[in-house]
Amino acid sequence: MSDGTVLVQARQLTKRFGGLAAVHDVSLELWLGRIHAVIGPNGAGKSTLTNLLSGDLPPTTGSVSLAGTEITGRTPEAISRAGLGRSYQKTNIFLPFTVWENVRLAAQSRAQHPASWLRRATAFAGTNERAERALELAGLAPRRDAIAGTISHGEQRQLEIAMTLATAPRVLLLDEPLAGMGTAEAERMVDLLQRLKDAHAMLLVEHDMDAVFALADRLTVMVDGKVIASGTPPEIRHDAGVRAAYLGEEH
Ligand SMILES: Nc1ncnc2c1ncn2[C@@H]1O[C@H](COP(=O)(O)OP(=O)(O)OP(=O)(O)O)[C@@H](O)[C@H]1O
Repeated sequence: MSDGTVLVQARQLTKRFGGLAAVHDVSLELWLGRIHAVIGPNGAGKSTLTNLLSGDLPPTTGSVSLAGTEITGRTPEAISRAGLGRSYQKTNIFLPFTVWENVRLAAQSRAQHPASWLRRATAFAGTNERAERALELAGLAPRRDAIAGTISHGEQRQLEIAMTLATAPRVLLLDEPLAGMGTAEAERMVDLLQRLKDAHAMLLVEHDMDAVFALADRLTVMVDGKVIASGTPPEIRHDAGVRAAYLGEEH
């Protein structure tokens, strides 16, 4: 697989909750080696969109394909096995366990399943090797023996990403990875995401606009469930509709 490969294609996704269209007619593509950020004010539909891609919610209408294979309606577990990894806003970490034990458990959770061709070569490695690699990639190797409940908030977010990486995904859906971080922690996370970019297709939902504009190759702007603009960072920065609806004048 080379750079320029479309790994995820979402077509005309709509999700209704009763009378509310939380996501309305949204289409997007995630490319290997690129970060696609989705931004928008609270309630815009970003988390719902992520849930539609990961299989945590079924769409009302529309479809999602992963490397050309239709995955609409599959379970999150099946989609994860097919190579799509997701981190959640709420942490999945077992706080009394060490950093290493958490990553190892995440690696093990996928160990029983047949690997799909889409997953990274490391998916074929043993559980320990995958966990080691994920720990290393996430920059947490020096903290492997620390109890997860005692590490900093930023390190817990890194751990969350290490746990996602331990499943050896090709696609990463990251829901607010910088939430609650101080400046130094946020900078570390931006560096980490930059390092992960080449080997993954990445969807980034994030409120930190400095990080978004530093990282994203492409942005989709949502308001009230609808896409109001989609384009490169300079295009979005200069879009009058986006400035009026969301960004303000600082970008
Ligand atoms: N399970 C649900 N049932 C009913 N309404 C929901 C459900 N999940 C989300 N919504 C509504 O859908 C809309 C979009 O919510 P969503 O959480 O996707 O927005 P968001 O852009 O992720 O917001 P935030 O930035 O605050 O996380 C909101 O009006 C929300 O109240």
